[in-house]
Amino acid sequence: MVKAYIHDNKSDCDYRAPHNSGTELSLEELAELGVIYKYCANEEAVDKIAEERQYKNRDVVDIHKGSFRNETEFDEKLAMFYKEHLHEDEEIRYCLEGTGYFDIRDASTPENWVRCLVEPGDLLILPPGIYHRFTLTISNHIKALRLFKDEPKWQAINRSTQADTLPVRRDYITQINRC
Ligand SMILES: CSCCC(=O)/C(O)=C/O
Ligand SMILES: [Fe+2]
Repeated sequence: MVKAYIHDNKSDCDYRAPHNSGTELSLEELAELGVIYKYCANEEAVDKIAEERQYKNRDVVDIHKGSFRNETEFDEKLAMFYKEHLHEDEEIRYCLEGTGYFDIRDASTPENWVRCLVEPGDLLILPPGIYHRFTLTISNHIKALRLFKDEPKWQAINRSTQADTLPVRRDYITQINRC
């Protein structure tokens, strides 16, 4: 079951530490940010969601030190995922093994990050245009399924004043302001 809470915004320790401020969020509060959580006991349950939402492709990312040629490449990959970004498509991620944090920018309280700890079986659906980032936990490993509507290409748009004006970003803000 996902665990969601406000990030403590401390930068004096590893961003893979929990950074739990103690203020938890419910699944309903996550939904108000446009984030949908589902528990899937197996990949058949994921296949059903993929079919319902007309996803055609997927890939598997297995992120741990051993899956990179050296520590520098590992650190660079983590830094890339940890850059605040959005996608022009919906982002569906399913945790197969290990753990990880998806941090969601709280558009209603822009200084807040909502940290979502995912474990095996947890599936998150992030809407297009939501600013977010990802990191491992201190266990330094996740194996995750990434669903893609069409071609399995990871295209992230890092946060910028230009990205703020993208139609997909404006549509997201309009969507959550209706909640
Ligand atoms: C654990 S999935 C790898 C991270 C990723 O694909 C993404 O877009 C994070 O926001
Ligand atoms: Fe992402």
